[in-house]
Amino acid sequence: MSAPVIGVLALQGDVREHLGALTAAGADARSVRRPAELDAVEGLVIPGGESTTMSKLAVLFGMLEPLRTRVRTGMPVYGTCAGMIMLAEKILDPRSGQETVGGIDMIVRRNAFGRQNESFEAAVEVAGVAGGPVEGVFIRAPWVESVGAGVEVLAEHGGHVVAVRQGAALATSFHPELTGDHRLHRFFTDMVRSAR
Ligand SMILES: NC(=O)CC[C@H](N)C(=O)O
Repeated sequence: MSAPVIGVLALQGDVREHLGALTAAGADARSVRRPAELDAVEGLVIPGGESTTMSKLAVLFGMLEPLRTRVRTGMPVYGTCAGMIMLAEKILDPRSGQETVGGIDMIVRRNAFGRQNESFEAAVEVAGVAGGPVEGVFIRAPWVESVGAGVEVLAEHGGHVVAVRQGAALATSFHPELTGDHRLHRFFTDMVRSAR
């Protein structure tokens, strides 16, 4: 069977690291910046970066509505950090005009871990990912404040939800693309394969 074609939304953020991790996980990875490129992928990663900027660029590039449509109609999608924020139905204290794609019935708090703790690493046990905890790299990371009934909580750190899944949509507060451990990218690649 052919490798799943998985895009990385390449408007802003750490695109190259995700392309590398997806390739290592067995996907045919491509960057996606335009609607026609989105049409050509089976699944999409929304990377970390800065969610306000990403939101503005999504509007500017005419990508917001195509993204909403693909996610609503079941395309597998994985958001890390700023990408998690993009998948939230609601953000606490959004910057004015900050739009999201939505897809996961959750409320997300931006920069939630606070100034004292802007960046840190922690071992995180993720439900469904075998082989022990993953190294979670948190960089001005959001956490999930609350979830709706259809959302599965996959991981917590310090009493806060940091990984969730709803159907074909996956999100983590942290950045597995920065660690060389490709288990989460394999997990997502398997989600894309089983959506075929
Ligand atoms: N590493 C990240 O993606 C940080 C996310 C950023 N704090 C935001 O609000 O968009």
